[in-house]
Amino acid sequence: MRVRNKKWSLEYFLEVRKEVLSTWPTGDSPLLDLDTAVETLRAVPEHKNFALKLLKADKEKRTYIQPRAGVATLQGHIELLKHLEQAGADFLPSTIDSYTRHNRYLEAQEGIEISEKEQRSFLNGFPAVNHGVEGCMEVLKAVNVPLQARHGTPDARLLSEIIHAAGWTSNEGGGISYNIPYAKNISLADSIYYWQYCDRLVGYYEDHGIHINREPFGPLTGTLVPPSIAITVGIIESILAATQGVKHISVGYGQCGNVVQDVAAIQMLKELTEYYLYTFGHKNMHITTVFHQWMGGFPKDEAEALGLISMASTVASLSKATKMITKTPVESIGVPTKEMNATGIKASKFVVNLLKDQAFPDSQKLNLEKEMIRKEVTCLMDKVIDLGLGDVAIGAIKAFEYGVIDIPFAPSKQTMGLVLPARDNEGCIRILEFGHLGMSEEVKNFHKDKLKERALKEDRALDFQMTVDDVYAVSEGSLIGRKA
Ligand SMILES: CC[C@H]1O[C@@H](n2cnc3c(N)ncnc32)[C@H](O)[C@@H]1O
Repeated sequence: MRVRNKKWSLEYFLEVRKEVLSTWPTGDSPLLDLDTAVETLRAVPEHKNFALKLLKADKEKRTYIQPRAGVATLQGHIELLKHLEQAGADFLPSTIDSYTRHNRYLEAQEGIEISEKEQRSFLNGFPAVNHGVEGCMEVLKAVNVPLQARHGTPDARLLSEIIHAAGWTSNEGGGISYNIPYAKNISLADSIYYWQYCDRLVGYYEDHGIHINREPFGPLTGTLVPPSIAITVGIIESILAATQGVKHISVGYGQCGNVVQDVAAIQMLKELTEYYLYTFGHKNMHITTVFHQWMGGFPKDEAEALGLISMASTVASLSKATKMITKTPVESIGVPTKEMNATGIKASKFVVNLLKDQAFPDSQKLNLEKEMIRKEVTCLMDKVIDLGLGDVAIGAIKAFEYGVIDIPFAPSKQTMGLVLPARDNEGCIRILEFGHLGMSEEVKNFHKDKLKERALKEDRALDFQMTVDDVYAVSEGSLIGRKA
């Protein structure tokens, strides 16, 4: 598949759409007629439009809360979401099940049937394609806050069609962020193409006055991902989305743990995304930020998990991230009950409310981290632009092929996996092994010096064991996996 960072013509989009809607019977609904879908979306009240509520949050300079949540049956899912709205969620998800994420709608159907029979969820999420537009409409009608599909789907074309036609005004994902961390061997050309379709659909709705939010998946593998790599992927996906007509984008970031570095990352995420969108000719974009509470291994103990959730909430709020994605005290176990999910929301909301009038102060350290992120993102984006001769779709595909962009601990064969992160003496994520990552010598020396400081302090070698120790550290109660 040859992809270009070029806006799809309406004719081409409508041609491909016929094939997309034929891939499962629920794609055959009259509610998927585009004029009908536009009217459905136009009828969504402002307080239930994701993009508009995010603009409100951004103006208030405070952090809104959103959990992840999804179960198999329609009634079970509605009951779950109403409970979480009661608990204080400002936005609601529908976390989509793994079968649907891999377009295995037959197994998703079987999962629904057994869940109905046994009265408990046999799926790890909400199978929106099988429930169809009508089912997704019922979910939206049952709640009073905006709804978003959260998943990990390389080919989310039918899923996106169905949730938007039901009035859901946000969709998470992207051609890189929903491929590399979620699939074994799907080509980036394919997944970027599929997500150009999803974004072109949003562009169609924007052309008809409907505002829909798109959210690249910031955390990627959620395992010690260097902030500049995560931010660069978010910028590339934002440019690709804007090309197709998307106007409202929330760029995400997974908490790394050192407070100064995390605040720097959130601030640079917005600044650099806006900068690159502007240089690529996309003016009047609405960019907001999303802070994901710790995405790595969680402590088993529920009280300790709640401590981690509260600490993450502190950092998110002080960073002024527009939205924060919450975790639950049973993160280390699995899909939470509605009660456990509500606990995570309430603890998070309590902290964010306490801190809403405060912001993280400027400091030399903060500015150093911001400048390092700027330098690193600039290195990577320069490479992507060069490799693609100005086309970031082509440039991104080549950058991954050559390892110039590389994401640690990814299941996908489409990334080289040579980059090794480790924490420095203050817990900032640095890069131990660069592989072919497109960073300057200055950046490499900075990271090496920072890691040497820690190695010296712990009297240990600068090696892979640091990475391993840091992967497990948080779940064992410390940020840095210090040598015993
Ligand atoms: C991105 C991965 C994260 O999504 C969360 N998650 C996945 N499926 C569900 C689910 N069905 N309900 C609640 N949380 C969920 C869980 O915290 C996991 O670590």
